[in-house]
Amino acid sequence: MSISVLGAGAFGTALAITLSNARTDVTLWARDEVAVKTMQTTRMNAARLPKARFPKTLTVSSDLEAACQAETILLVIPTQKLAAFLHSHATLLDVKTLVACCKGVDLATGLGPVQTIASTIPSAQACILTGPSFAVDIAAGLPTALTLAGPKNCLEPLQEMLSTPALRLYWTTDTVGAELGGALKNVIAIASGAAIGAGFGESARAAVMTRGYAEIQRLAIALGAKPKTLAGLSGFGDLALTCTSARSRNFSFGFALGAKTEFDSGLTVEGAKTAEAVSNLAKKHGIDMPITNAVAAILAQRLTVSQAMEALIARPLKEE
Ligand SMILES: NC(=O)C1=CN([C@@H]2O[C@H](COP(=O)(O)OP(=O)(O)OC[C@H]3O[C@@H](n4cnc5c(N)ncnc54)[C@H](OP(=O)(O)O)[C@@H]3O)[C@@H](O)[C@H]2O)C=CC1
Ligand SMILES: O=C(CO)COP(=O)(O)O
Repeated sequence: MSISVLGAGAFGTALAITLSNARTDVTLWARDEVAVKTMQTTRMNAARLPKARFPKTLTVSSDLEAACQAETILLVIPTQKLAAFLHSHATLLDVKTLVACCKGVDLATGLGPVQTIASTIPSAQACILTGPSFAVDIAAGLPTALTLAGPKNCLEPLQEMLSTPALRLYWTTDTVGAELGGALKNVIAIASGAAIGAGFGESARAAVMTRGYAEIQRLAIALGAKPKTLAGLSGFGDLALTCTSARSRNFSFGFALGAKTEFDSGLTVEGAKTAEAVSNLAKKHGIDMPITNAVAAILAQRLTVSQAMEALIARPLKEE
């Protein structure tokens, strides 16, 4: 049962490294032939994950057809690019076990990664691997625990296959909860970063995280998620990591908005497009999501960070 990791960004590279430390049949695929040749020669991905060395057993390839011969395929490209990628390569990905390793809601369709796979390639077993983990930690072999969600029949073999001595996977059949927890926490991480960047303080950040978790629960449960999943690694766990670490790109992006400093526009910040997508979803389903709406309004330049915080704090008083 071989594994291919499609997408050699920071996270795809980290997953490929840790998996190929434990097994010999892992391929890391990237679309850029020049980048692949460089990785094959240097045995590292200096552009996306500097310092992490590739195990000898890891195959790096730009041949998508060959990579898609694997039974299990990890999709590690940004959420907003996933649907087009699946459409373009549907015949290669037919009938496979496809594990989304991205976090977000597609702005065009309002679908999370599992739903995007299911709607594009219905013959595939659509799963998601998500939870609190920085690529650098995974590549360094530091202890990490993640949630694997998907159809019951494929979960146990997949859990076995993707767990390593440092990477502990828990399974759930609640794909809705797992994909929404991972997507929505990024928006709250932007808000947390903005609160810290603007100088509102640690207490304000704790309020944003907690009330952010309340609105994540409101939307996700309305869409079918289980509260237990949201309280687990893919929800609360990842919210805690991302809202409190300057290593998070979503947090740092929010920090730059709050502090009015520059941010590298080439970095993947999933929460930015997801804020707008989730704000649209919340409106459609009649769910109150004031923090997500505030992030979407800041990004659309309808509000400043200070105006957003003033509006949030002045909302009508109510029961918790
Ligand atoms: N970094 C992390 O610590 C973690 C990231 N994640 C999630 O993983 C996902 C990917 O993030 P990450 O790896 O960090 O992002 P990066 O920005 O490091 O890399 C993105 C990768 O996706 C590739 N890519 C983009 N568009 C396409 C496309 N249309 N076809 C093929 N490949 C494409 C890029 O290729 P190219 O270089 O050619 O542009 C690049 O290799 C995100 O959803 C993120 O939330 C989850 C947990 C941890
Ligand atoms: O999802 C992550 C941690 O679990 C990575 O966070 P960022 O995408 O914000 O860097």
